[in-house]
Amino acid sequence: MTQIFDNPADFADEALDGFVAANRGYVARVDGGVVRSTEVPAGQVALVVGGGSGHYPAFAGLVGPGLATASACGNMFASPAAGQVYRVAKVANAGGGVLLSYGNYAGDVLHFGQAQLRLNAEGIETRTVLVTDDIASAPLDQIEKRRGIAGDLTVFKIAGAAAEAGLNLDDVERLAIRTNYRTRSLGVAFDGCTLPGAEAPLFSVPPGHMSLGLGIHGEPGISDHPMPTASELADLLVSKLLADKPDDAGTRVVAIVNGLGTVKYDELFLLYGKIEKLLTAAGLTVVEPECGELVTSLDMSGLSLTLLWLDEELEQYWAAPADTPAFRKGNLASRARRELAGPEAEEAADVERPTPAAAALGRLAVELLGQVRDVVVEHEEELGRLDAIAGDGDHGIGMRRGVDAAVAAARQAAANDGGASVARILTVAGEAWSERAGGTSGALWGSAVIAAGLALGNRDSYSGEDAAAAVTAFTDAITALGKAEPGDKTMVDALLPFRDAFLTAFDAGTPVAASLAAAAASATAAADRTAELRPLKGRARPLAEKSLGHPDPGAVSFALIATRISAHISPTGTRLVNPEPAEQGAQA
Ligand SMILES: Nc1ncnc2c1ncn2[C@@H]1O[C@H](COP(=O)(O)OP(=O)(O)O)[C@@H](O)[C@H]1O
Ligand SMILES: O=C(COP(=O)(O)O)[C@@H](O)CO
Repeated sequence: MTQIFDNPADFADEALDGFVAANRGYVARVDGGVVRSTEVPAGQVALVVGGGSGHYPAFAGLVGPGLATASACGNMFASPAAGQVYRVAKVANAGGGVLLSYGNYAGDVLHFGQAQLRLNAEGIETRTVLVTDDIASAPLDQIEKRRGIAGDLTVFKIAGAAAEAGLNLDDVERLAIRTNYRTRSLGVAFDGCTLPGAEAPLFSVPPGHMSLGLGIHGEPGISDHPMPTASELADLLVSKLLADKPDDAGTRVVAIVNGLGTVKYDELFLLYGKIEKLLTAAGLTVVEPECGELVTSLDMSGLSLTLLWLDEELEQYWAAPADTPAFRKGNLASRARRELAGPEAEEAADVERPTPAAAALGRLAVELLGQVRDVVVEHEEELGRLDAIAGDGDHGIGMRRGVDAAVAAARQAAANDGGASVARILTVAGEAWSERAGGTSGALWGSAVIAAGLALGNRDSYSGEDAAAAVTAFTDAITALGKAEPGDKTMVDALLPFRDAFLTAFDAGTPVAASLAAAAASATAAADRTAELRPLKGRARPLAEKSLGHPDPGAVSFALIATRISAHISPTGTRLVNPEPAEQGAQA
């Protein structure tokens, strides 16, 4: 149970503040995460790592000379937002380019990916290496689909050491890729973990059993097994990892026994001893192993074994010194403290002159966002429970965080003299949604809300055609960014039927409000049908069997929101296309 907090919603931020206070010689707080507080030699490649909070020492604890330059820190088990990654990387950049490295999770991929585009567009050369070490999450021939667990450490360590040695971005990237392809991990859990403020763990393991192939965000394991002895456990982990070794494996390996939260060090050491004997018996030489808590999952009772198959070059960088709050190796000359520039002032937004029609539609957008928040709050727990079946249980929390921020930002924009256009209202709302929620749904909802706003623009009048364009833009933003196909078991399986039903009804001459009602009904039925699907995208993919029989949480939340918006609009449907006070445009 995670029990030390004032307000669960502030847990990640306050924990990070305290971590920085306790480690000022290593790290400084910046908007979005932490960076080294010591000098970074000019021209050195900046290794920017990151992910959700709740995994300490990943990721902030691994910032320091010889390892990461900075870490973007998201909320509990939710990726940092694109803006956070961008701001952290800007501060970390020392003129040698940026390597972004993080575990392969949909939310991280979306947000870090957007930050990379922005950094490159500004002339800061930025590359990405995903960590995909978890052998339980996909077969070897689909290694790129595997998720990242304790193998984060080997990839970050070798990339960080290469950057410290002055290698250029091409070489640091090359070594990080090679390390990832030669790293394999497998984890087991004896009990689940509990998000701060939650009453129950995200999953539990039947008494006397162990769950094999767990995730590090409270995703349950792939299968449950009777609790083995330590020797049997060592044998299981070693044999499964050896069966998955790379083609050009060699005989020298790094072994990492990683505690996930509540397994005692004595137990980890006991297991490590047995693992090392098995590796030696298999003809392998274990090089500079690690045994301790390196990538955790709150208070999860569990552990993992990681093997990195070394070659000469990787061994050199694995053995190189590093000095971070949580990982120290060898000796590094001490570094001077550096003065960090404060965050760059945001450029003042252009002052817009909203048309009366766009301002009236903007007011309606604020009202509708309030409705969206209400329905998310009403269903927050249910969405969390649904997400915990095969995911990380944070869908309700994430949606709530996003929509709360969106409503606040929209209200603030609308409070300007003369109000704000619907384009501006939805743009600030979408930005705030993505920034505050992080995670997969934060990125997708944020960009979709912005896209709908841009489609509506700041016009003199609005017609039903504009509503249809907004529905299309909202849908296209999600499919373009998330790249999910129908049948992948994502929110797209409710979104596409929604769009199609809306456009079919509208094109046949049905008024906007009634088209919306038909679309919401179609989304609800489609969300229910996702229970029959196996997830092919997102967090739930490795746990396809567990997900069968339960609808996709993102599809369900989308359908709930569509239904609420439609119900709110129906009685006043004309306001959609004929907003007061401008009595112009087509009738709904
Ligand atoms: N590539 C994708 N495209 C569209 N929706 C997706 C995609 N991947 C996941 N999702 C949706 O995101 C939902 C989970 O959202 P959230 O809990 O925020 O994500 P995370 O898994 O990052 O914690 C899933 O139920 C699914 O509907
Ligand atoms: O939680 C993490 C990211 O997951 P998403 O939910 O996909 O945002 C992070 O801890 C893994 O690095």
